[in-house]
Amino acid sequence: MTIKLGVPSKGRLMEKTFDWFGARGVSLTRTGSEREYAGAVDGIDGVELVLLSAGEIPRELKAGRIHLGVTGTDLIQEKLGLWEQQVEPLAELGFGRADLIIAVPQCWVDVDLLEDLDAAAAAFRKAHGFRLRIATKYHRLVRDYLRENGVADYQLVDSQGATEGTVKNMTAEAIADITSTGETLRANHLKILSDGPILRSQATLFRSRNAQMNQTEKATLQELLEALDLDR
Ligand SMILES: Nc1ncnc2c1ncn2[C@@H]1O[C@H](COP(=O)(O)OP(=O)(O)OP(=O)(O)O)[C@@H](O)[C@H]1O
Ligand SMILES: O=P(O)(O)OC[C@H]1O[C@H](OP(=O)(O)OP(=O)(O)O)[C@H](O)[C@@H]1O
Repeated sequence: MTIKLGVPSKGRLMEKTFDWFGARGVSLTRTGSEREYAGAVDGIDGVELVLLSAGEIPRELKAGRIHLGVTGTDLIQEKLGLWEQQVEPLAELGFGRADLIIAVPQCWVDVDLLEDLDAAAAAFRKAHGFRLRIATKYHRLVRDYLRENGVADYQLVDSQGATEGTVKNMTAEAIADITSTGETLRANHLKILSDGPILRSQATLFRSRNAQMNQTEKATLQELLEALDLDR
């Protein structure tokens, strides 16, 4: 009978998540060999550490298989429809900051704003006989954003990584992806539309609204939130 805390199992989010909890007196550690996905929580009894891919944490929170989870707001909003009904954000952790943006080739001098992209997309369809392609892994967020802003003449093509390379490889004309320093965009001769980002994301601690708990587990969760200074 434990409270399950889901934390990214590797990469940029894992170490900073460990630091964030450690600074609040809750020590998270990886146990076993370097490659074994096993971990422990010291400081509070009855809390189990579950190491997971950042991209899978939204699904596990929704299913109620973990009670708490750390992942990016972008992944929560992309992967969960009506996300606010499934999870509650408890704390923004101040790292893993990135903006979801739309970018086009730097040489498209007439395209600076979304309305320019709309015009370019219509012209593109006329000229080429198919819709302008936007490569992304953020299908839900990009579709919703473009619909809200009246852009319709495009198609999304799926890209699960190295998305900035799709324009050079001629599998897309534009991209929608996360950027942090902007270096990957610059290196691939892309520029961001000036309207502002689709979403500003950062690593966030979420609570599942669907995880079942008995009285002991409720008390453990309360104790953990108090230790993290998040009790209310
Ligand atoms: N360059 C970046 N700087 C800071 N945060 C980033 C950057 N790129 C992605 N992120 C954020 O890190 C989180 C995890 O990103 P990503 O989807 O790349 O997962 P990952 O680290 O590859 O892990 P996995 O593939 O195991 O899910 C996301 O919330 C994303 O917004
Ligand atoms: O603005 P920057 O600081 O250059 O960072 C942005 C890059 O970081 C992420 O890629 P990641 O490293 O996760 O690799 P991926 O392409 O496999 O997603 C993101 O998808 C961008 O490609």
